[in-house]
Amino acid sequence: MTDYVLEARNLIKEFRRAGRRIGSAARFRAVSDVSFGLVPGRVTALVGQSGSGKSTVARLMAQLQPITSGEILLDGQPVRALGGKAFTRYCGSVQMILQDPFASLNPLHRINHVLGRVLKIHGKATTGAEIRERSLDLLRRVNLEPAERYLDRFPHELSGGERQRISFARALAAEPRVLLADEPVSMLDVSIRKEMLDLLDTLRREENLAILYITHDLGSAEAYSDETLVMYHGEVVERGPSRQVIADPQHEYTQRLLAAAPDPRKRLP
Ligand SMILES: Nc1ncnc2c1ncn2[C@@H]1O[C@H](COP(=O)(O)OP(=O)(O)OP(=O)(O)O)[C@@H](O)[C@H]1O
Repeated sequence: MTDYVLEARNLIKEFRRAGRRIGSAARFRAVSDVSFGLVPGRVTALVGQSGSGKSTVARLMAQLQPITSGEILLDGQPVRALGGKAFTRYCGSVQMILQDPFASLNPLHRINHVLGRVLKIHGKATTGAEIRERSLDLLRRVNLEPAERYLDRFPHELSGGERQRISFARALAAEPRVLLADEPVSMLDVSIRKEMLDLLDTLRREENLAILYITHDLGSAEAYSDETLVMYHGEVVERGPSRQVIADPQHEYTQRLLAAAPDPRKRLP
């Protein structure tokens, strides 16, 4: 038995190359034999350059795309929940936070609708009063205070940082055990990135969340994660305790990534 709440086993994802016929030569392998597990209360960082396959891994683990081969296990049980009620149930345990807080919130819906919808779908609150109380509590948990002021706002009335806090609150509304955070701060102003990563760290501790933290940045991986996996051309080429991977990278690609970051200990994503 492992402590993994969510596990990827030998994940492979292939895409068809546009304009080519189906056949081995026409297929492009974006994720190649990737295995790892997420543990409650711990952060696993997935780092690598653009196009290395990080987001594809997150989408596969979120059940947003079918895998070509391999397995995803939730609490040790294989899952294939690409739609319907099984997918809704899965989202109750595994939530995703995307990079772009502008695109991930529907501009037509006020914040009370955004949070209320998730609370209702996952059976966390039913009456109007319950939904309001729970929504206020979620807003406070992501440090949006006074919470009452945010309920009636539309996304365009909020700053980028506030919108990303709403994305965090929406993810928490389902009371998940796993957060898949795909570059959650890279589109935010540099001045608030640390604040947002600190918030993610607090949520990890308080909610005992298992977090996959996808980033380009080795400095924040070192500061905010327990384990780091380095992806290159779809493969995990190096993994280990984050401090060790950054202090003493073994793979030539990790060494190049580090060399490209002027001072990873001082930089944030
Ligand atoms: N739906 C798709 N159809 C075809 N190719 C895809 C699809 N999604 C991703 N790819 C390709 O798979 C590779 C990995 O993409 P992915 O988005 O996972 O990389 P990434 O490491 O997350 O990059 P970034 O940091 O820029 O988001 C890329 O070459 C991309 O073009």
